Amino acid sequence: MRVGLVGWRGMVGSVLMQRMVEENDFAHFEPYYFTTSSVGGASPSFGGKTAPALMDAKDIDALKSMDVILTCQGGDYTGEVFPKLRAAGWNGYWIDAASSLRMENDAIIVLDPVNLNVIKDGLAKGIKNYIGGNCTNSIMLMGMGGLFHAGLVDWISSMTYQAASGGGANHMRELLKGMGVIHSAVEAELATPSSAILDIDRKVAQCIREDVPTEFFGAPLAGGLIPWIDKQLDNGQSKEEWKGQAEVNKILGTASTIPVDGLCVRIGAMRCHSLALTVKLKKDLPLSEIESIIKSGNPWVKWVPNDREISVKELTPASITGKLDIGVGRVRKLNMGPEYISAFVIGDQLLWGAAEPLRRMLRLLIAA
Ligand SMILES: NC(=O)C1=CN([C@@H]2O[C@H](COP(=O)(O)OP(=O)(O)OC[C@H]3O[C@@H](n4cnc5c(N)ncnc54)[C@H](OP(=O)(O)O)[C@@H]3O)[C@@H](O)[C@H]2O)C=CC1
Ligand SMILES: N[C@@H](CC(=O)OP(=O)(O)O)C(=O)O
Repeated sequence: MRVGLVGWRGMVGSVLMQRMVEENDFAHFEPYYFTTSSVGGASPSFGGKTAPALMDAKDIDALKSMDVILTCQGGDYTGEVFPKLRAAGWNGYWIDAASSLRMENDAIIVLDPVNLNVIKDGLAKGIKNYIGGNCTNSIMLMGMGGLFHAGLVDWISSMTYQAASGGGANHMRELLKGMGVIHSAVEAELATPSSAILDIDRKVAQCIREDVPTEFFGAPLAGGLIPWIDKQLDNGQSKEEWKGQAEVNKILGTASTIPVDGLCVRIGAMRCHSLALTVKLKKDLPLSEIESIIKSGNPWVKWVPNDREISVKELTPASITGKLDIGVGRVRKLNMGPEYISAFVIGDQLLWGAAEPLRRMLRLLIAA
């Protein structure tokens, strides 16, 4: 199988390559590397496999010779190249990290531990476009998949805490620069234990307002948060919030829409997205049963008992970053009634949120 890799050196693409090496994926296909910037340069040799020189990611004839194209290059690239490639008669499989094609009728959103049945159905029907889901939705479904599969979710409200990496590499850098600027503003006072905390606080507040860089986020993130992610829609939702219900229902292939809504907030974490969920169950179940249903969702669910000491240690970005674990904890009954539960779900948004579902989709195609 000839697989064209586009966007392999970007942030999502690099995580994808790393995972593909770890899982020995390169032993199962012939890689061809494409670029928008260094045509003719030397290709990498991930997995110890050599490949021809870098090919032009906009050359439709070169792309047409691939059985599969896997792209992490971004939505602009997809918008420009994909229609031309299909118009030229290419009938291969297109696997994509970008959101552009997700809601198209001839595309499946891939998250196989949750929707393998939907993916297999799509393959059997001859669907050729397989798109990674929005990171927040994929992480939520990896955590709550057991409850959805058991048909227990009446509705779900999700309040998110999304990491800087969701914006891209420059956004991660901006967060770190902002942290440094704040620290520098009060470095001398911090070194003096007797300095007044309210003086430090005043300097920090001024620094956040005036000096923390905002070029990429549009507002200071270090030392704060930003209560809006992505575009504004006419109904008052952000585009990120709109994706919740639209994508979750498409991923699950629901016959009738399960309401999903809430607010999406950017926080100063590096690459772990978290969600504080309110779930209305269809019936009152004992917590022990809810626990075993959630755990049964998939092998990556890392159940964290609703205990202070364990939660602050294990249900955090510090604990989850760089791992495939999806932390699920803070599960308890809410005052609203016995069918209402809370849950806190956390995952690395570059792994299950971006690269991993694409990698696994390629393996499914190879195995088919
Ligand atoms: N960031 C995220 O969390 C998520 C992103 N996605 C989607 O994935 C796509 C790609 O995102 P992301 O990986 O963040 O994008 P990046 O900006 O990191 O990479 C995209 C491309 O930029 C080019 N590039 C230019 N300069 C550099 C550089 N210094 N280092 C590396 N690459 C460079 C590369 O193309 P070339 O080699 O051709 O020059 C690369 O493939 C987007 O569509 C996004 O929506 C999906 C889920 C989550
Ligand atoms: N919008 C997400 C990241 C992302 O790329 O999402 P999508 O793949 O739906 O465009 C975030 O900022 O956290």
